[in-house]
Amino acid sequence: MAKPVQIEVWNPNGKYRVVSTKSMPGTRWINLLIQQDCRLEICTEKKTILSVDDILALIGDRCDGVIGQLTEDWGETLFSALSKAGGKAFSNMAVGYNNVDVEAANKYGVAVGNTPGVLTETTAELAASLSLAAARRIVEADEFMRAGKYEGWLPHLFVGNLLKGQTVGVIGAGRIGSAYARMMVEGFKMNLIYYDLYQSTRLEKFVTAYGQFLKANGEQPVTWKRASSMEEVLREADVISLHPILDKTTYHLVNKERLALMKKEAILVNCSRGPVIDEVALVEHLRENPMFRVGLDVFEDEPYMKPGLADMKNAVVVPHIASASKWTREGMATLAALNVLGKIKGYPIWSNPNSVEPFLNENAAPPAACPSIVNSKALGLPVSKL
Ligand SMILES: NC(=O)c1ccc[n+]([C@@H]2O[C@H](COP(=O)([O-])OP(=O)(O)OC[C@H]3O[C@@H](n4cnc5c(N)ncnc54)[C@H](O)[C@@H]3O)[C@@H](O)[C@H]2O)c1
Ligand SMILES: O=C(O)[C@H](O)CO
Repeated sequence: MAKPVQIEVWNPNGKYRVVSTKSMPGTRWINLLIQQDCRLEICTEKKTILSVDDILALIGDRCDGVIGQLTEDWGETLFSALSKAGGKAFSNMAVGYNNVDVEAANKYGVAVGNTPGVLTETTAELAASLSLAAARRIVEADEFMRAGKYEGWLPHLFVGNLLKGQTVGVIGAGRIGSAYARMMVEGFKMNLIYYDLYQSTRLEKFVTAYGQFLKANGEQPVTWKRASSMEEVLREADVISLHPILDKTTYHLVNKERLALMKKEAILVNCSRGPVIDEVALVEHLRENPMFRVGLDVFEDEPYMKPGLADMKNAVVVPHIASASKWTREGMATLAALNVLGKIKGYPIWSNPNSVEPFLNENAAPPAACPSIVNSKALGLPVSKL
């Protein structure tokens, strides 16, 4: 028997019971649920990561839908319990859903939502920040100042890398990877090389047009190249940022052999998922190549780092905060709540999950649709005509 967990209840007499495994930023998501006759229960347990047993206790005997987090293990046990409790919908408050066994959700007919689009720019901005922090050794220099070691300007003090004119490499040029590429190309006049399973025509057009603009103004034009292999990106780029989804094909995508292909002074940034890099191999590479730098937002065994990483001066590490801007986190909460609400109300699925702006307008009612359900096709759910 699962132990009870602490909750806060909104709209106790609501017809539909919705559970959120965490308190989430903003109040719009709460208001949208309670205005549509939901009783909302928000878990207030102090522990950061809830266990499967904790979530089973939250689901209980009757539950219409759950809003959950990327730290939770949503598999057979939870989907079977949710379905038994009458639940039709689960949404991650995240775009990535590698913590969810979608096959299990399909088996129990549970719709799985995610939150694309609203975090694209925020995440890309953090990847750009980590690129700059690593290139210009900002964390090392900050520690040096605070330690009272600064005795005056010196020609060799914290010399780093100039980005202008160098090549930025993007692996996984989807929403976030493309947004990051544009920031680095436009902001720092870097040339682009990218690798993705699909061609990113919009990104290519953007770099071409920007290159033409620079040329017309007497400046060196920027260029782009779609690499035919990931290795090509690793060999040629000066700064490489990882933005693929995490699945079987991207697990340890960057390993010992591939690290060895990179330039000795290259910068590697990861704002995707930790297991995309073999972190043990990375620590060894950082140790052997002091001019090689990394900026990491995610870790293989989150919340832990592999032994030795914390001691590396050539690593900038932050705790999975890439989507952490107020607007974005409130938007993620709204999209996750609307995924669950929409399914409970029997709404169709929004036709373009890359364009979720209509759901984020605080001054208007959201469309009567689920913003993004990743298994909508498998479940045969109807698509909205709005
Ligand atoms: N650190 C964070 O806080 C944070 C925030 C948002 C997203 N993310 C992660 O970023 C991921 C990407 O988000 P997105 O919105 O850009 O998704 P997206 O689906 O738009 O982009 C992912 C891209 O990866 C490509 N891809 C898939 N497998 C590949 C492979 N084997 N090799 C190369 N490319 C491959 C896809 O074709 C796609 O273009 C999410 O799945 C999530 O895990 C992390
Ligand atoms: O996948 C995601 O959305 C992130 O990791 C958290 O924003």
